[in-house]
Amino acid sequence: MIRNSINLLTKKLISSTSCQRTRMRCFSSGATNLVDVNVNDKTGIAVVTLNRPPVNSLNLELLTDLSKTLDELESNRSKGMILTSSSKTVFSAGLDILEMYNPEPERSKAFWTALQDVWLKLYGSPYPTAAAINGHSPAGGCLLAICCEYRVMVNDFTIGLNETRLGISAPSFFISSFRNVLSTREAEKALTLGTMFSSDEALKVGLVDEIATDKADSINKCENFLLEFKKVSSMARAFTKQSLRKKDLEELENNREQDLQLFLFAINQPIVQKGLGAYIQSLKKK
Ligand SMILES: CC/C=C\C/C=C\C/C=C\C/C=C/C(=O)SCCNC(=O)CCNC(=O)[C@H](O)C(C)(C)COP(=O)(O)OP(=O)(O)OC[C@H]1O[C@@H](n2cnc3c(N)ncnc32)[C@H](O)[C@@H]1OP(=O)(O)O
Repeated sequence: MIRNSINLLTKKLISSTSCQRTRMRCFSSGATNLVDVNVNDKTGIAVVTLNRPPVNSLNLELLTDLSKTLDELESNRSKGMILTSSSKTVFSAGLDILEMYNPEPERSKAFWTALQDVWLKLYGSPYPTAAAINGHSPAGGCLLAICCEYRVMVNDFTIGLNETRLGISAPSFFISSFRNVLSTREAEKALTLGTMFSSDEALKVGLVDEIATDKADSINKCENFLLEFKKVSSMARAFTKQSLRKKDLEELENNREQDLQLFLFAINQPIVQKGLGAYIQSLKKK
């Protein structure tokens, strides 16, 4: 018992010493630790790292961890969040296709509800948000990035909502957050074609705000954006952001059950299952 307490104390001391060195506070989001959080004590900005190898595909557990992290940031009155990934080549591969293939009813409900929760919390967060996109970012990965207010993308990767290429439609809250960033014309073209943009194309069309040379550069650029808000009242800032996004947020808030039922209906269609099965095989054959 005593030895356990000493071990615990030693672990705490070691972890607080390594965090002090970089003036960071570290906390993890919960039981499964698929999200790491480092808060810079000087700026109050949290770097939130998706950590579900190999490709950060968003399954129920990762979404649940991310959702808890967003709650913690809000209750700690975070000064800002930078979302990034622990992978060297993938920001997030989007929704975990295995959550939608041969779905188990209760789990698919929990999965979609967790995704709705994450979207509502991230898109509507009172604190400022930026995405350091340090790898490919298709579909649900792109969704996380476009929920943020600013995007910095490392060169040589791709981003976009490619759902139509999988034989499915992007859900309405994916579309509303895409339209918050792109013109309706550009959004319609990209969504119907399922376009994956290169970093340069994404910059040109306005899907990302800056290009970075590497992950450190992307985090630095996100931090510079977030630090601009030091000059602005956080209450006025949050109110303005939430007013601009209010219609989109209410649309999902008021139709969560309908959105869930539409998702369950869609993924249970034999033609969708066939398409998802073929897509999984094509990924495995690569
Ligand atoms: C209300 C709704 C109404 C109607 C619509 C209904 C349904 C619509 C619902 C939701 C919309 C869907 C949103 C999505 O996000 S779907 C996911 C789309 N994602 C993709 O298309 C990306 C696929 N992946 C890739 O292109 C590449 O993996 C990537 C470029 C990201 C990385 O390439 P890399 O060469 O580095 O890795 P791989 O060898 O390809 O992959 C490694 C490993 O990981 C597996 N993998 C990849 N992506 C996924 C994924 N999204 N889900 C699950 N698993 C994935 C891949 O198969 C490999 O596995 P293994 O061979 O076993 O190692």
